[in-house]
Amino acid sequence: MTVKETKLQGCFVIEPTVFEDKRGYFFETFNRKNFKEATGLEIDFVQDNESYSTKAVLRGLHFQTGKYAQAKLIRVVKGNVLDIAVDLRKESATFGQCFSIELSEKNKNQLFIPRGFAHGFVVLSNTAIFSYKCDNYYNKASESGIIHNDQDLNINWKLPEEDLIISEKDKQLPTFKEFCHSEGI
Ligand SMILES: Cc1cn([C@H]2C[C@H](O)[C@@H](COP(=O)(O)OP(=O)(O)O[C@H]3O[C@@H](C)C(=O)[C@@H](O)[C@H]3O)O2)c(=O)[nH]c1=O
Repeated sequence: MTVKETKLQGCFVIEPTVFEDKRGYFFETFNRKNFKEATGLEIDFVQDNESYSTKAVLRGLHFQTGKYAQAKLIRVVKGNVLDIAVDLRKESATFGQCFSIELSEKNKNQLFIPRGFAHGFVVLSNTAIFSYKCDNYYNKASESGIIHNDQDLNINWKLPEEDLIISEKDKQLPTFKEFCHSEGI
């Protein structure tokens, strides 16, 4: 397993060691001890999620607020997605900056996103199965987010805006400026 910290402190890209033989492949999708050794973080994951989406589905940018904030360990089981993490930690030197990475069935890369980030992804392949661990439970009342096409964040989603398939809930998300205002930033 290779672990590299991104330009956003505490946000890591993990390349697992994949064992291939005539039967197929094997790899560890999470190993608490190795993860701690490589990142210095002891994360207590409590919920695993999976979603299936078709091409151009965009989910995000999401986060849960306050004591319900979630760190996430993300991977793609089938297909290819562009995954985005946005640093919303007020005190961070990289506040407001984004990190993007393609996660796929083929590269098997994982992204660890700490608490205090917004997260979203768009599906680049015909279909995708997306899987992630969270270190805090889902809490509907704490759901929040930022609109995917925010002018300040200016994220390149790699697909034409008019092709994107987005939930009605996500279309109503506030802008980054509105988020900053609500946080007194
Ligand atoms: C996220 C979540 C949703 N749900 C329910 C609520 C709703 O009825 C249905 C679909 O929820 P959503 O539309 O919010 O699903 P989705 O848009 O896939 O939400 C996810 O997006 C990505 C980008 C993330 O980062 C995740 O943390 C999560 O917010 O599933 C749960 O029961 N538990 C959960 O943990």
